[in-house]
Amino acid sequence: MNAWSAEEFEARLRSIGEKQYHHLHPFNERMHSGSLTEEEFRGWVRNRFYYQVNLPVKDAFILTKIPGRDNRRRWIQRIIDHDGRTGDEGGIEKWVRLGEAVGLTRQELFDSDTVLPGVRFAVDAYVDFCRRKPWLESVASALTELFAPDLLSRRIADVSQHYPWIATEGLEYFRARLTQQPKDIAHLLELVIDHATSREQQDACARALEFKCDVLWSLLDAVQLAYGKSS
Ligand SMILES: O=C(O)c1cc(C(=O)O)c2c(n1)C(=O)C(=O)c1cc(C(=O)O)[nH]c1-2
Repeated sequence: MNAWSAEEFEARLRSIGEKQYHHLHPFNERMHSGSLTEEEFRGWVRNRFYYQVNLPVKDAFILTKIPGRDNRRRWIQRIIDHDGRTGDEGGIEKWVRLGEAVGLTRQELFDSDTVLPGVRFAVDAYVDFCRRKPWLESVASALTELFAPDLLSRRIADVSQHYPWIATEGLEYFRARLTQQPKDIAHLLELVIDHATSREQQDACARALEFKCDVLWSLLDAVQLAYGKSS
């Protein structure tokens, strides 16, 4: 089968997000409409934290495989963005502040025994995918980030409006991601579009993106089942 042109391939990747990204999940829609209870919001923050702490772990697996020094220099910044370094608090610390803003303690967030089984299963599957798969597919699985900026902007606006009990400093994680994410997205697209040149590679990248949409969707399924109201 013929390979897609770069434009067709990118359009195909974007259409996957339009249909399968977690912005469409009922739990997310309820977050935006303001109908989550405090317990539901806390449940989401607590369980998403397990995803957050594992992002630099999966990025470290990819770092061992990604070709070339220039790519490694760019990729390593993703780990720093989350883990931080001296004098530069990273994303994980910012998420701890979101946790504190919704009434969770640092200890509760880091207690891996209280992560929901479905969340653990989904996040561990994502880390394992990035450990096992060829670098191109591992990188492609991060392409959900293409769809995150719109969602993050809406989340900042809607959470500020509907959940006034959450202190605005708690949303700093999302504001910081809006500034960091464009460089990640540019690098991801460059790697995937330039290197997936055969139809087989393009299909494998599209499947990796679908798999990642499933990870994020399953995370919200688990949170909804455990904390959600039946509505
Ligand atoms: O809040 C969100 O909806 C959301 C989604 C995603 C995503 O689509 O995977 C990421 C993030 N946030 C995020 O903050 C982040 O740092 C991030 C890294 C990655 C990744 O797979 O490498 N996804 C995401």
